[in-house]
Amino acid sequence: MSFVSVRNIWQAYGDRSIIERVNVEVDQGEFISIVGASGCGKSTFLRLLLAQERPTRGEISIDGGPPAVEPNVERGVVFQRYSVFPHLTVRDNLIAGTAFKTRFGFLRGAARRQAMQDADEMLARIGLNHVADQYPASLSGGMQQRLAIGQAMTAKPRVLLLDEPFGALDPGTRLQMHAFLMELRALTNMTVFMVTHDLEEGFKLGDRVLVFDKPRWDPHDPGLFGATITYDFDARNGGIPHQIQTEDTHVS
Ligand SMILES: Nc1ncnc2c1ncn2[C@@H]1O[C@H](COP(=O)(O)OP(=O)(O)OP(=O)(O)O)[C@@H](O)[C@H]1O
Repeated sequence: MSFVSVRNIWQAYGDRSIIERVNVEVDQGEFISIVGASGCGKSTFLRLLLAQERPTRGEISIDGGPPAVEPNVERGVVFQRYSVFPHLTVRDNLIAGTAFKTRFGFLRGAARRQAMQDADEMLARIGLNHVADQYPASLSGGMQQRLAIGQAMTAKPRVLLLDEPFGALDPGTRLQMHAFLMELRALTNMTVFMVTHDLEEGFKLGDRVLVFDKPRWDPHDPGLFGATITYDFDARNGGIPHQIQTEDTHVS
């Protein structure tokens, strides 16, 4: 059985269908890039994986069970911006990543000492030990995103969800972040879902690239049909296209 199994997911808000008939099986350790037109439901799909929302129809399982509703226990998440706590120092942001794992969200005694040690190891890994006592506002965009990824990873999630994590960065910093993310991945067996608007980035980092699109489209009622996965590219072998959704049901 696949590590992440998404079976016939539909999501609608009111009478607006956002995604429909989404099926995908993902192995542990796979890196899945997600691309698609703006507003086609990519972030909605991530929220469903994160169990922030329940699908209108269909089922998701992670390691054989439904996704847990507590944050950060099994899934870390990084958004394009605002993923870190501005009122905490860099080190305390990483400790907060571990504290999420506890029932009440805070640590004391030996657990806190262990969390501080883990935070210092992560600071070294993400190259931020020299700014451990600074606040996020004093860091560059690339450093803030490294911190956000480090924070999501201190909880040792088995699934990492990245929603356009490098979208706000300049091209040079973006390349550095690619190298950083690939290094981190080589050290863990995390399963990653990353939404990106950058196809090149999707193919470079992903083992697979999923394309979300609307195969059914009613020009008189654009909200009638939702998007689904129309392509599942194997990016490991040069991206040979494998079209899984072929029907052309444009309504005129
Ligand atoms: N909670 C909600 N209630 C109502 N509509 C919503 C809600 N969340 C998202 N939507 C709508 O669902 C659609 C899909 O949004 P979503 O953010 O998932 O798209 P996206 O593909 O990630 O877009 P982008 O690439 O621009 O970030 C949008 O039209 C959005 O307005």
